[in-house]
Amino acid sequence: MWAEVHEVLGPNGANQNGKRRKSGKEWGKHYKMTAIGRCVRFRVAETTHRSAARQAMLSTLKQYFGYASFRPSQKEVIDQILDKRDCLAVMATGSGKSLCYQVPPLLLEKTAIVISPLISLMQDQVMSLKQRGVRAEFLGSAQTDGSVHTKAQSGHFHLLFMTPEKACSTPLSFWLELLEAGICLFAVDEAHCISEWGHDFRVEYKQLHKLRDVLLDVPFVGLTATATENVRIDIINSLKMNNPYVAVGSFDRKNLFYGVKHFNRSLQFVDELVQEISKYARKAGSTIIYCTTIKDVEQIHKSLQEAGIKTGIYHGQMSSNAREESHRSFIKDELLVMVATIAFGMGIDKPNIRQVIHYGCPKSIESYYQESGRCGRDGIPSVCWLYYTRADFAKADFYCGGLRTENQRRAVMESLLAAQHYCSLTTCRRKFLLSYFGEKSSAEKCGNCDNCMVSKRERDMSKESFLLMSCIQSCQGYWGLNMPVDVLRGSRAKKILNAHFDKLPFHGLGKDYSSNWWKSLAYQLISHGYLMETFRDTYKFVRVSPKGEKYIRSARPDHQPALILPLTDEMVEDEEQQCTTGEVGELNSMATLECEQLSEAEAQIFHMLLDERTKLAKSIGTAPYAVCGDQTIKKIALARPSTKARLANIDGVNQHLVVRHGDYLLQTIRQLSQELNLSLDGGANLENANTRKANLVPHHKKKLTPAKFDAWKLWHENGLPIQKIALL
Ligand SMILES: Nc1ncnc2c1ncn2[C@@H]1O[C@H](COP(=O)(O)OP(=O)(O)OP(=O)(O)O)[C@@H](O)[C@H]1O
Repeated sequence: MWAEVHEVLGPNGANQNGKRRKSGKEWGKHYKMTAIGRCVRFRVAETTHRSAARQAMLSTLKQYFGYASFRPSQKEVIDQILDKRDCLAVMATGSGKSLCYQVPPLLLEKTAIVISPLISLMQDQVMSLKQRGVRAEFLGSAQTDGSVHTKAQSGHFHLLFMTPEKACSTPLSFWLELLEAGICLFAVDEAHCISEWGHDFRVEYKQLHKLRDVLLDVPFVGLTATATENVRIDIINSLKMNNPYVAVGSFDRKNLFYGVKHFNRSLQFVDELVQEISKYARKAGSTIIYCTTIKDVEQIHKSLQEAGIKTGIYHGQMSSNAREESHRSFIKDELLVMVATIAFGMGIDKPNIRQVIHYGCPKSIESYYQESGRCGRDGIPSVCWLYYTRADFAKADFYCGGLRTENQRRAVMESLLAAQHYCSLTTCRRKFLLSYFGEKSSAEKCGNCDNCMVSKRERDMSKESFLLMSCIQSCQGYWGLNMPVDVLRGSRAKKILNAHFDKLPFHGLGKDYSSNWWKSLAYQLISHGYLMETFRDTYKFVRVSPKGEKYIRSARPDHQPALILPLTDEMVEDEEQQCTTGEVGELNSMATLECEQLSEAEAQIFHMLLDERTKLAKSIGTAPYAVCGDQTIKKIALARPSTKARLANIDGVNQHLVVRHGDYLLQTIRQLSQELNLSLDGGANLENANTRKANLVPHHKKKLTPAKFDAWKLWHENGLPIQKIALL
C-alpha cells in the first residue's frame, strides 16, 4: 500500500504529474494523511470508474440537459477533467462552457465546486439546474436554508456554488470532510476576473490559489469567454495550474448581427429609440439597453415606461434588494426590456435575449463582447447595436480614476482605444472582433454586420488626408486630435496662438468641414495605418505613422496620390446636414422574430405554448427558460408529440421535464393542436421549417423586382401554380 502511496503522491507529496504541491503548513499532518488515504482509495476504483463515466457521457447529456450531442470542445474538456487534469476553457459567450463543469459531477457522483462572482448569478444557475433534476446549491450570505452547509459538506450536491470570498473563508474542516465525500473539480467561472489585464479584475479572485494547497488532487478548471494571451497566462499562473489543458474555441457568434451608429445624446434621440423599441418589444424576446451613466439609465427607463413598455432598471446605486427584484423579473419574462449599467448581467444565461443595445461606447472590446454576447444564446438570430458619441472617447479619466497601478491604467487605455477603433470601423466588424481575440477569419466580409450589409460610399480623400496628416506632423505629435483639427478649422484659441500654430500654412484651410468630420477622417486614417494613436497615462496623442510619412513624401501641395477611403456615417450626415440627432435606425430590420420560420397556425401554437410555459414556470416558482428554452418550445410546436417517448426525443427536452411535466405538456399540446386544427406528430423539424421559410418568404435583402414580387404573391397567397403565373 505504501508503495502505491508513493506512486500517487511521490516521496514529497508530488502529484501524478510529478510536480510537488505544498501540503500547506497550517493544514497539518491530519490533512495530509486524509489526502493520502483518499488518493489510495480513489486509485483502486479509478480506472473502471472513469471508463464507465466516459461511456455514460452522452446519455447523461440527454438525461439532464436534453441535448443529443456536445458542442465543440465540451467533450474534450470533460475528458481531461475526468483524467484529473487542470483545464483552461476559453470559449465564446454562450458557447456552453458551464456544461464542462456540470457534466463530470453527474458522471462521477461527486461534488463540483464552482466559484462564481455574483450571488444572483449563482441563484440563476441553481434554479436552472434544479429544473433539470441536478442537486445544486450555493453557499453564501444570501443562503437562507441552514441545512445547506451540512448537506454540502457531506457531498450531497452535484454542484456547489460559492463566491471567491466564501470559498477562501470556509473552514478547513469543511473542505476535509467534503474531500472525504468526493470533490471531482474546482471550477473558477469568469476566470478573467483573476487578471489585472482582464476587463473585470477582482482582487478576491487572486486569493483562490490558497485552496490549491487544500484540494491537492482536485483538477482546477478556469472558464472565461474573453481572455487575451496575457490574461490566459495570468489565470494559469494565479491558479497555480499544473500543465493545464487549454481549450480555445472560436469567438465567432454567428447568429449575432453587429451594428454601430453615431448619435448625439438628446431627448429627441431617446424618443426615437423608444419608438423603435416599442415597435417590436412585444413580438420579439427580451432586450437589454446598456448605458454608461446612471443618468442615461434613468432617463431611458422613464421614457420606455411612459411608452407603456414593461421595463426594468438596474444600476449600482440601487439597493441590493431592488437590483435582485429587477433581475428576477427580467429573467422570469415579467419585463421586456432591462435598462442597466454594466453592473447588470455578468454570466446571465437568459437564452431568449434578442437585442443588446449599447447607449454609449463601452470601455473595452472585452466588455462589449461579453455584454453583447448575452443575446441570442439560444442560437436564434439576434441583434447588437452600439450607439456612440465622440464624447465617449474622452472618458479615460472616468475609467482610470481609482486605478492604482500603472499596469491597470495602461490596460484600461489600450482597451478604450480598441473600443474606439471598433466604433470607427468601416470594414467587417466581426473580423475585427475575432482578430482582437487572436482568431483569424478567412472571409473579408461576414455578411452579418452593418458594414458588410450596407456598402459604404467611397471617395478619393487624398487632399483632405494630406492636409490633416501634414498638420498633425507640424504639431509634432505632442497633441491629441483636437489641436490639429482646431488649427485646420482656423481657431484662434489661446493654446493655438501660444504655440504659434496660427502661422502654419494649413491654418484655416479645413473650415469647410466640421470638427467631427475631421475627427472621423482621422479615425479612418488610423484604421488604415496612416496615423497612430498612442497614450501616456490617460492622455492620448496622435502622430503620423511611417506609412503616413511615406504618403506625405510622395505628395506635393498641388498634387497628392489618390487615397480612396470610405465615408463614415458621421461624414455623410455632416456633409448632407440631414440629421443632427443621428438616426436610431430600424432596430428590428435585422432581427428574425421568433416565429418567422413557422406557418401561421404553427406560430400560434408556438406562442400559446410559450404562455403555457410561463404559467407552468410561475406555478413552480422558476423562470420560463429554466423549464425549457424558446428554441425547444419551437421544436415542440413543430413536432407536436403525442407520447412521452416522442416528447423526450426532441432536442432540449430533458428527462426531468418529461417525468415531472410530461403529462401536462402532452395534454396541452393535444388540446391546442385540436383548437388550431393541426395534426399531432407533425414530424416537421426546425431545419425543414427553415428551408420552407427560405422558399416562402421574399427576404428583404433578396431585392425582388416588382414583377417577381407580384408573381411570388400570386404563388404564395393565391396558390396559383408557377406554370399558370408564367403565362399571365
Ligand atoms: N451541447 C449543447 N447542445 C445544445 N445546447 C447547449 C449545449 N451546451 C450548452 N448549451 C446551451 O447553451 C447555452 C449557453 O451555455 P452556457 O451558459 O454554458 O454558456 P457559457 O459559455 O457559460 O457563456 P457565458 O460565457 O456567456 O456565461 C445554455 O442555454 C446551454 O444550455
